[in-house]
Amino acid sequence: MAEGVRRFLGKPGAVDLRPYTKLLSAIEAEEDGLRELSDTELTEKAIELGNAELPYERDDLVSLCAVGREAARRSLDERPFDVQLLGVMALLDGHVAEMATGEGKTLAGALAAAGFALRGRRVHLLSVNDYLARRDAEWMRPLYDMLGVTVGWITEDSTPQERRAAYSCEVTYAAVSELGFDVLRDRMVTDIADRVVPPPHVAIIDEADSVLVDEARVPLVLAGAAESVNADVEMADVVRGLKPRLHYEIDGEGRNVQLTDAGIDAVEKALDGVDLYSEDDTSVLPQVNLALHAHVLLQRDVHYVVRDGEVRLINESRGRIALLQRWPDGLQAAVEAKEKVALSETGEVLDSITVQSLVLRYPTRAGMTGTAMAVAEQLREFYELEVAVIPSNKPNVREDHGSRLYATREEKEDALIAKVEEVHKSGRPILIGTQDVAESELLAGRLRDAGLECVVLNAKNDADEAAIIAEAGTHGAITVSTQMAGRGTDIRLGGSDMADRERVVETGGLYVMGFGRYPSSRLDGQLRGRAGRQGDPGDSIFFVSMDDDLVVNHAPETTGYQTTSEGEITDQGWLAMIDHAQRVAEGQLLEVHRNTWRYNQLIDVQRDVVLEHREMVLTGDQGDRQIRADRKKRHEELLEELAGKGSGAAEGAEAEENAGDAEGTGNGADAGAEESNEEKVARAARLITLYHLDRGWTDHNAFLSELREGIHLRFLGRRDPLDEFNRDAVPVFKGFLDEARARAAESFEELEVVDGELDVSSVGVKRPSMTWTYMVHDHPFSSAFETLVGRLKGGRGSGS
Ligand SMILES: Nc1ncnc2c1ncn2[C@@H]1O[C@H](COP(=O)(O)OP(=O)(O)OP(=O)(O)O)[C@@H](O)[C@H]1O
Repeated sequence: MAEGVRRFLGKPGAVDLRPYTKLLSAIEAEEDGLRELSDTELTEKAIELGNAELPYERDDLVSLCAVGREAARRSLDERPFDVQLLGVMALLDGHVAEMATGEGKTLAGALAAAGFALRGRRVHLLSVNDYLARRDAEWMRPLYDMLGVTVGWITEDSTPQERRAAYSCEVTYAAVSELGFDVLRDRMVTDIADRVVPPPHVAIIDEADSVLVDEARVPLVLAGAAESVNADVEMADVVRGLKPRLHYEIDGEGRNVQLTDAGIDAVEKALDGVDLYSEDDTSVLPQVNLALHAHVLLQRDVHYVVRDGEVRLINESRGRIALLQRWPDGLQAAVEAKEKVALSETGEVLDSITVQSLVLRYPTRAGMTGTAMAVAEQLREFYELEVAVIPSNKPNVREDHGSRLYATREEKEDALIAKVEEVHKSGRPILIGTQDVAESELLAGRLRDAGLECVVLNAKNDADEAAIIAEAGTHGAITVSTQMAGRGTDIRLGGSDMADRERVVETGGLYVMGFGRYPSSRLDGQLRGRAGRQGDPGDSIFFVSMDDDLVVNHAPETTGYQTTSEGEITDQGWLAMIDHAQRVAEGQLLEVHRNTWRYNQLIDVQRDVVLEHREMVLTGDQGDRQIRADRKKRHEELLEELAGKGSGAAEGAEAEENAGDAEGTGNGADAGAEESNEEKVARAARLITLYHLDRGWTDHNAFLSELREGIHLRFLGRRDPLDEFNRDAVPVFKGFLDEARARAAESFEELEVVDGELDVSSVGVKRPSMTWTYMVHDHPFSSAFETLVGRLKGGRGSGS
């Protein structure tokens, strides 16, 4: 079979593209007719497609694609390629469309979104960051307008009103974290009118592998103001004086650190003879461990940067500053103490949601990315998504060279610099991908020393990354970038305006060089994919050394090789070992994902129970009915007092007539002037009930995370930690709703009428004075812990 034909059938293990391919000629056949229509007629034609249910029947699907193509041609001056329409059809069927970099996923996603929207579904197009959400929505707006579909976007800066307006559009673009935070905040409202996110229909996820696999286990957290954690500057000083190997040992993968006996003695001495293992005071050892973890395992410029006097985490999966991320509080404070910066505000976790749970709320899910096949199994296992491999519009002519392996890091660096020198001579643009920020800086320094001017794109200047990466294809440019910084921005040959394109094409196009292989072949693929866009010429190569973390941590053997005089290892067996090490690393990440998922499943089930009940209280009279049943007498008394007939606290009863202004109840929204006394009591009952449900859930959350972190101690007893977790978490939750109800009843009993109003704050019903959101990068704790779990469950040893 000719390669060209095979390209349109789909890959083994992926969605069969033939049903879509068959429609292409019919779509094209409609084109001439549609060109005759006026813009208004075209819009009408699109709207007519809304007169039926999903899924699209064959003829309607053909019309949708044809109308969409014509609308894109007119509004964006881009006529969607056949392959983009295949992508649209795959998305409409709820698949993940694998489309290479620069193939025009933005347009394909928009057409699919419009297709869903025309059939009455609300679509959330989820991006990886605010910049892309806004850019894509504005870029596609003319297309949506022509198809009669409304579009909006939100970013971190959007006000609640703006969010509500954006979500009320048929298609809404948002960063996945922003959506998650809105969902979390909505769960805490005490008035329906304060909610911003409508019920979920369709999610189309851009960069689907990053979001659904790499970030799936990152919890998004809503926190409320609480007491601050003690800064442990003293502890930081103590561990700073400890010596590796003598006082502490790091496990093979650099994920855990432990004091040796000598270390324990040294710490006890430094802390004036305290007994770290005293049964009376168990608080010191965890603090020492946190300080040690912060000191030894978390490295500045690798795991975090210090900027503007603040510790900011680096998102390891994207190598960018993770603006809203922080570690679990104790560790955050320990790192801040280590770096001697002011302690950041701390709070208690009100609720959290993982990206995975967030996405699974949507009955219809679809996604697009350049690298999906490599995670096809995970997409199926965790999201019930299939991958459709969409062929590229023009064949990919990029040359992917085999990795070059060196004995030491220095030799690898020398080889890379030599290669850069050689390639740069012709003015050919070069993009170098590094593992982390520190490496970018070091490498940039070496390049500059060698007289090779370069631009560094890393977590320290992410604000400008889109603009910088857009110029990475300029003649003579050398760009050093951490992993996928600047993802989502096109690298056009000859610069963003392509003015110099021909000259750059002649040099051979963009040359991508990886300074070390990533922990997954998919991430390697993402870097390679920056070159060879839309049939452009390009090359890619990776430089690896036996000192690289990937090799040290995951290769079965690291000695016994032979090298050339330049320190290169050319034996194919050793090169194959690198692939093996990468597969081991991938396996471990999968195990981590699976374990986090198992834990979260139980928490999600419990949360759903609470949320379902909360919904009934919020939108119905559940709270009032329960309290009426539990505290009938007090209920009647309060009504009487409000009516001015009671005694005691009813001095302000004359205010009864104009008691409508409900200030002080913490829920003035729509109280309105006509609120009856019955309604006032019902509202107080609702607020009190909601408060105790939320309070209870916050406490239960804290209990669960302590349980989870503490359980690894019991792992020593050789029991299955997950069973242990379930065994403890299930009974504690059993009485949850009854307990919240009982507490609500107690608070209600104490409720009094003050100045003719029911003052719920006097019975302790207070919402947090402020809330904020962040993403917990759970790598430091959970991974170490999850690795233990992984080893126990799967018998997976370190690096084997
Ligand atoms: N049908 C088309 N005709 C002409 N140009 C197109 C077409 N579709 C997309 N493009 C252009 O191709 C470029 C790449 O599009 P887009 O950024 O959507 O790619 P992508 O697949 O999202 O890439 P990345 O993987 O980098 O995010 C854009 O400049 C866009 O304007």
